[in-house]
Amino acid sequence: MSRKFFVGGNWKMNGTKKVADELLSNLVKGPLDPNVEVLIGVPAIYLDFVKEKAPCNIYVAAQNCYKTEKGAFTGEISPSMLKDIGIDWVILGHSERRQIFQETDTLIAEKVNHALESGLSVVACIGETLEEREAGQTEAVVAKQIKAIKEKICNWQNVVIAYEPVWAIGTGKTASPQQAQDVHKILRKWLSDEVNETVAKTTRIIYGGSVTSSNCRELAKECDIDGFLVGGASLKPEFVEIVNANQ
Ligand SMILES: O=C[C@H](O)COP(=O)(O)O
Repeated sequence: MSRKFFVGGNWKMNGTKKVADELLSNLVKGPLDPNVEVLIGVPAIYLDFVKEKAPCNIYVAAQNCYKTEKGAFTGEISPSMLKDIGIDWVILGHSERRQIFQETDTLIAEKVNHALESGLSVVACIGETLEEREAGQTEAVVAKQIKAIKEKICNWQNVVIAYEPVWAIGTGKTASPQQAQDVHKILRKWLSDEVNETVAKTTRIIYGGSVTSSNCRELAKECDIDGFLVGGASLKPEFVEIVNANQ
């Protein structure tokens, strides 16, 4: 069962309308490998603007959403609001949400479940800190994070898992292809043992953490790395090269 390569660019809290236009032009110019699914994670305030302009071969994603449809949740946006403006994807559980905004495994799992039930597809992020890796806890940490999600959802069809070791995010310190592959393999085995073989074989597990045009090709060669979630380099022209890492 082949898994289509998937590359997301997470703009985080960056950009302006002008920058968004430039990034979109770069993607339109491409050329992008047609065998790759491409997503851009856009700040909420620019979602409508970008969705209107993005070509249909680029998925536009929110970087967060809340776990209920509507109500007294000042400052939040809901999956149904995203759907209302034509957005079909959301990134949830990013380590910056976990660390800076204290989002727990449970809250993230509830958000993933509600997003899926509302018809969104989800990039669900997990990953260990440097302290956890050095204490030999990587496997236990990612298993706990993915288990929390498993306990709340019943269908993995619209889920992409992003393994993003926190120590590699924005640090320029990429996981080696072997380090990333080792964790991706563990996660695939976990899916096989705890969900089922089909989900293990079909779910894309993408890597994030200082991916650039210089290291993407080596990482893409690993059999359990099905793409990337890119932060800093998604704001640069080199993002196209990362999308095309398999060419
Ligand atoms: O969502 C993307 C990740 O946080 C990776 O960010 P980075 O490529 O800047 O390290």
